[in-house]
Amino acid sequence: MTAKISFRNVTKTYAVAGQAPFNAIEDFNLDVADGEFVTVVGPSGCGKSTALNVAAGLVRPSSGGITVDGARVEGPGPERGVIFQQYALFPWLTVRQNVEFGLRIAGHRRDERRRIADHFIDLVGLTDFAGALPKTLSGGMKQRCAIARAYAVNPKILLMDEPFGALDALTRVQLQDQLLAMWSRERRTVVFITHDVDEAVYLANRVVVMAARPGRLHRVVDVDLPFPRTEDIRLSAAFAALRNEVWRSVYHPALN
Ligand SMILES: Nc1ncnc2c1ncn2[C@@H]1O[C@H](COP(=O)(O)OP(=O)(O)OP(=O)(O)O)[C@@H](O)[C@H]1O
Repeated sequence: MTAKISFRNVTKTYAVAGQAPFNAIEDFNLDVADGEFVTVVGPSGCGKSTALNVAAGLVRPSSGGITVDGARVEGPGPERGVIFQQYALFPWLTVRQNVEFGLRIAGHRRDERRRIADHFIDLVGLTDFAGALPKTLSGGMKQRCAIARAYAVNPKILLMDEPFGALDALTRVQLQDQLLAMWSRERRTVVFITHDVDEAVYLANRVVVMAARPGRLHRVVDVDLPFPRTEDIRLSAAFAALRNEVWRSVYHPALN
């Protein structure tokens, strides 16, 4: 496997005044292949966001390191798009202007910006809302806009931290399908954090299960379900078996 992203012995130590230093993640090793969809689950505080933020270049590891295409990550970069739970749209810009924003920074011409933005706005199903301001959109629509914006600047890697965590169950399922449809069309490498074991299994090629105190990689579960993922797969016995396996690893790590 040629690794797109490699975590090598990554440890992040936090020293909070008045408390002993502790490792938010400890000796974390993981290779993510080009075009792979990896989900990360684990109990609250096990270091999922810390690991993702190290990959994003937003947090510097205390020891160890991370490479993208073999080059050491020293900070944020345009080849890594980050999507958080809070949509982080510019409230004074329309959907289209939000999606065009990164393209403007990257120096794309006006007509090109428009063409690329409209392509991704269409892919996420927001064409009728291209001229709308974020405050007039539902949570699911805002997150679709954030996904279109992240995709538009053509990052090779998408780092997603609980992107659907604030959404209702039905919207969440719809966005999972939309994200997978985009992933199969515009293949990127995705690392996706979630608290939802079903979501983790449904989306992924592999599920990374982390454990807490100290935050560390507990095990990796291969998801050998076919793509495209469908409702039939979601309701299948094979899906249930994988979900149960991941669930046990998260909630009973000593046994699994
Ligand atoms: N800047 C910081 N300073 C001190 N401690 C921090 C800092 N950032 C995170 N931590 C601690 O590091 C640990 C891991 O946090 P992190 O947010 O990575 O976990 P998580 O698995 O993403 O949690 P959750 O699922 O609740 O979002 C937690 O104990 C957290 O309190």
